[in-house]
Amino acid sequence: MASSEPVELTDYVIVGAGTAGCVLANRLSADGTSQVQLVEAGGRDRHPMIHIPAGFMRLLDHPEITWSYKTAPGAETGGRQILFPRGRGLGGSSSINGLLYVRPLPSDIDGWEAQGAQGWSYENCLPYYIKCETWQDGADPRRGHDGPIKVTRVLAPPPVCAQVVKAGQELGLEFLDDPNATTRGPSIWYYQQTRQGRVRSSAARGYLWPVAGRPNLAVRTGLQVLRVLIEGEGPARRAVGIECRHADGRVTVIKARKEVILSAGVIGTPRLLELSGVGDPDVLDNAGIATQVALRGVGKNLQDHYVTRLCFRIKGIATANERAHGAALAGEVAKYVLSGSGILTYSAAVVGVFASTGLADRPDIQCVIAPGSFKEGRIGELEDLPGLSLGVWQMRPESRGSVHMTSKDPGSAPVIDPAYLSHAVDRATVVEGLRIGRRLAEQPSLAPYVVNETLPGAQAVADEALLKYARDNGSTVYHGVGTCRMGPDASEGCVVDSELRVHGIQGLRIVDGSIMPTVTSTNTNATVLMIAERAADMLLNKAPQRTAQAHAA
Ligand SMILES: Cc1cc2nc3c(=O)[nH]c(=O)nc-3n(C[C@H](O)[C@H](O)[C@H](O)COP(=O)(O)OP(=O)(O)OC[C@H]3O[C@@H](n4cnc5c(N)ncnc54)[C@H](O)[C@@H]3O)c2cc1C
Repeated sequence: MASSEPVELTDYVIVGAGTAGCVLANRLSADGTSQVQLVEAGGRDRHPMIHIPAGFMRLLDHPEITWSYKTAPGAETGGRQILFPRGRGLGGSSSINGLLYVRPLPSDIDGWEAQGAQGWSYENCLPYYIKCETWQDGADPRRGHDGPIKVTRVLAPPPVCAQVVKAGQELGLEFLDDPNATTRGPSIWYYQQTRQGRVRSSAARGYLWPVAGRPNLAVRTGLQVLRVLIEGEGPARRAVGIECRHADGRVTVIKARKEVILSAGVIGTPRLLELSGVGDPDVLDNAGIATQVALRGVGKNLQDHYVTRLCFRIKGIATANERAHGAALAGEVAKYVLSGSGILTYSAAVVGVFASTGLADRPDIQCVIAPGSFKEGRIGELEDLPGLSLGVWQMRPESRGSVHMTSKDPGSAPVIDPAYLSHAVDRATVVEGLRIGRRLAEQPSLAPYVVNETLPGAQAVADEALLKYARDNGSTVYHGVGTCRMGPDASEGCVVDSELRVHGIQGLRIVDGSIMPTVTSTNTNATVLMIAERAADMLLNKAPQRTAQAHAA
């Protein structure tokens, strides 16, 4: 640290104003006794497309609102570099995500505890899922009714969605009215959204906006953290603050009397640890970074859901495609502005499925079904003619990847290698999942509306053909987690303990998606909210919440 750098002092420094960082900033500053600084590399969440639910499709490669990451060329995915968006700015990825709100299977969280994350059973975590949400239907004791994140049903889905649901039932799937309130087997249901009326209910809107005026909370944007400052040796080693850079190049040090908390996300957190000399010495050597603390698990264990989409041409029933162009789109814009309804309130998908391929003891395929079809089968521009897309992804992939720095330049991007489809079970599951998706489209309630399967097309029948399609066209469904996993033993690759303290460094915690030992079977945002709510209680030394208390909180 150069002696000329200005030094600021606070109690808690939180790095990253994403899903987890916003929760922490709110909770840690609530009683007014601690000074809290929330430090975010990106800007304020002013872009209108952040707030319009369907706008997320326009932000996936936005140069300022995302980090513009791509994966390394994938050995099992046609050598492609796949766009790997991460939110940048207030709300982080919760400001650019697909708004789908899905709790995990209880067995996912129980599995964390079984792997050594003491106290992280689903029963212990349920009160925190409840605490963070306000579910539009109220009342149900398994759901929250006064939390900061608003969870709602999709407004008036196009008629084709009802046919999809009927087709799912014909396929033997159970219809669930509220998939977030029940234990789920093979089933079909409507997705719920993190939406407040016409706008996105991001972590920033829910947790940060209402408390922006607290005198003990400073929200700093445009400030990229370069490294964590660590002092002392051996067991006395302690994180004392951070060094960060303003957009104009000025460098500031912020020291923390209490703790430094990393909430920089699945890529940002391991990146920052490695830049600070915390990680696998071989990786650090390779990047020209001197090792301060050897912690071999940093950046390993990257897990993500890999989605492959079937697309269908539809006739005789309305889909979103026809309403997304020209005069019809102008009408949808007017409808949105005047009544807060229409296709601009839709997000990544409308109908969801949990299905079993038979290759696992629980449902192992989730489907994301959208009443529209995308050009080339990837999220982005909708086709002109009526269409339907059905994405399938394996819920608990075996493939494990990594994210590592290869340079000590804080401005350089890490190498992100999710190792998609590197495990044989993952490849077999995707192939069977595509077949399940096809069978759904063949059911009596849907088949009369299906003209044909446009992607991959009827000619793709054999395992090899389906797998090739998945390899050449699949992409992330944006659920990267696990790169600083929680568990008791650093020598086994764990980075944080069950209280989310970094092994071997005092005063340093990680609170974000990177701590998940294994990816949830479902979309990850609800679980990151839960992690942060629970971590806040740990940081404040509060007794863990029970379900009834969560309702009273
Ligand atoms: C495009 C997309 C779609 C998704 N769709 C869904 C969905 O529909 N449903 C769902 O459940 N989940 C979805 N997810 C996943 C979900 O949003 C994430 O799991 C969750 O938001 C992760 O929260 P986090 O706190 O771990 O990290 P993030 O929310 O990513 O926050 C990390 C923050 O840290 C900041 N940061 C990083 N490095 C630094 C640094 N050096 N200095 C300062 N700040 C830094 C970042 O700018 C960012 O604001 C989606 C994600 C994406 C990207």
